[in-house]
Amino acid sequence: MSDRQMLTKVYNFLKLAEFRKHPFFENVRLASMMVIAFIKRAVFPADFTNNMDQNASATDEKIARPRVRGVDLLRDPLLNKGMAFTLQERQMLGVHGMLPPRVMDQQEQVVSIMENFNRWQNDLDRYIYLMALQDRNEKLFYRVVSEHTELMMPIIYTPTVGLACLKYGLIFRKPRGLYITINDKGHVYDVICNWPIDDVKAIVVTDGERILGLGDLGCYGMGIPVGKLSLYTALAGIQPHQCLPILLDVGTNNESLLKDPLYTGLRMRRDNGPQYDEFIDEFMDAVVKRFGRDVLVQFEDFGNHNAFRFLEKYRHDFCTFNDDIQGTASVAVAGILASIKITKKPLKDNVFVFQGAGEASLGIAHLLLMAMKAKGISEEEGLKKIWMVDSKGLIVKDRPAGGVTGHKELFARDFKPVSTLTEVIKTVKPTAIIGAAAVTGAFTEEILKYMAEINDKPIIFALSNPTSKAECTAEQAYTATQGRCVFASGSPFNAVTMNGKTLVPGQGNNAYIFPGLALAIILSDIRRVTEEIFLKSAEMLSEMVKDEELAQGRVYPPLSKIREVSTKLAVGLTQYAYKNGLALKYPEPEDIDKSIRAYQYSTDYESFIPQMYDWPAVKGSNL
Ligand SMILES: O=C([O-])CC(=O)C(=O)O
Ligand SMILES: [Mg+2]
Repeated sequence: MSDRQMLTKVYNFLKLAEFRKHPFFENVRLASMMVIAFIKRAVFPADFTNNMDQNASATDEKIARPRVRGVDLLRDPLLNKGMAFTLQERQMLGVHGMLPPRVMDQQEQVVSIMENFNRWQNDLDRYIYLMALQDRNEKLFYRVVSEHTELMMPIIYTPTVGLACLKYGLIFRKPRGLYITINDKGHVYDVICNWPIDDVKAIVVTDGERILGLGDLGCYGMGIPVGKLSLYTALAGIQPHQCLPILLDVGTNNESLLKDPLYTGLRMRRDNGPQYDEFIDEFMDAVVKRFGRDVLVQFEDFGNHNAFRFLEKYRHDFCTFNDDIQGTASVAVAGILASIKITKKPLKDNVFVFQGAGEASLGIAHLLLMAMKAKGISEEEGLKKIWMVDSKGLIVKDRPAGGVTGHKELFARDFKPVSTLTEVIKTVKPTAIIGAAAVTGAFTEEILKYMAEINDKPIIFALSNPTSKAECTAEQAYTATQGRCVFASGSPFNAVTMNGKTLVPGQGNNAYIFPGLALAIILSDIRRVTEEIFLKSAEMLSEMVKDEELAQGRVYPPLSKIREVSTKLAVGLTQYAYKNGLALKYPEPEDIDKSIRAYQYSTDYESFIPQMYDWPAVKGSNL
């Protein structure tokens, strides 16, 4: 052992000895402190002792300071560590004897969770199992989700979350989030005040009218804000206590729910009169009053009409965005930008047909137009490349019944009416077709084969969720196009092997955007979420796809990297926000990457053993 190692040992021993309560150490405490001071100042160069201290603190566990103890600790998912409480902690905190004797570390707990997870035979049971874990031990839940993201995302999020919403009453175990009903109108702030945590930074809210592609699920829609916010933490590391899922119950028009004896929401038809708007206004004011002007409100799965209206109404005065319009647009445009690297056809040479003209399609079309303009294509030229089909056929200027209104107007073409998607595609001869209207199987074999006939590498995006609503499956798309298409879907599909080549479909889901975006908004205090932010996000995401991934047909980074992608997106957006005067947090961090990573939620358990110390002996004091 070298002298230096020897002295390090003595140093560490004495440092520990300082805090020992044995009378021997009590007696030598002063002496040992003097020796420590001597070693520090006289023997070691300053940088060496500094390093030693730094290393010690880097490996030291973080110490939690719970205000609760005893059985309450085991019942609080933010604090509970289950069998990972050490023997000392169990005794100090009054839970000794209330846990099986064995002490496990977190990694052993993960193994046990995975064994249990794999025992379940279907995804809904796996969902219920994971939600129960989230309700009893949050750190362990996020550790499992972070370590097994590819396996867990389809369970806690799309598509299984859709199934869970359909059965939300039946699988209800423990409430999560806040339910505010139209009957609470006039008292919305009071209800929000019941939420026990002040430090809320992000809310995901739905009124349940259009849950994924499943339609009106009323109060059962709560699964969506819960799932989205789980990804805030799992993918972007946003602190879970800062997230609040909210369901606004204004009734439902879903007949089977109204008749369902187990339905857990208000048994009444949707209130869509003026009081509905007043209620949403009151809600927006109440969240700001309770949590501050900087609280982020993500609108999710509202009906078409309301989604657009509320976005326009609130985007200028609140920190808000609509994930189905803007988040989906951003991820789809990212996919298109990556696709044209595969097809080698510049954006200006592409023609897009949209199946559907709802939130997602119109959002994508608008952002696509912006992306074209950013590449020097005029609006007039850009509009000529976009064709939209809704339930009445091609959207044309002189449509007979009712004409074309609202956001569709911009995209109405000066063209003869064409009634079916197949006819439109045969007339327009697009390079890309994008489906987002929850019409299962809308991309028929005939359409897919035709796309392969007129294009070397057709772009096929079947974005509707969940899987059961997809316009076609990955396998159908690859088979009909002899593996030549660039395919992306909203819900996950497995890779397909054709002629010895593995084709990997991209998951064009807004999950690649909203967690990282929310992280940037929260940390740099962005108050107005502009359209440019979504274009910037799309560009950055498309740049994150590596050449070898493009070669496999991927237009998004692999799901296994989505956590790193979200962090990088947050870093890039934060830089962008500071540069463009959108970030209000002052001062700008010197190292944005470092400050974001320092904030992020850690799934490591904290120690509950306080660091003991003595008061210094004061001459003349008898304390
Ligand atoms: O939740 C998802 O998977 C994507 C989304 O926002 C939707 O389909 O409404
Ligand atoms: Mg949605």
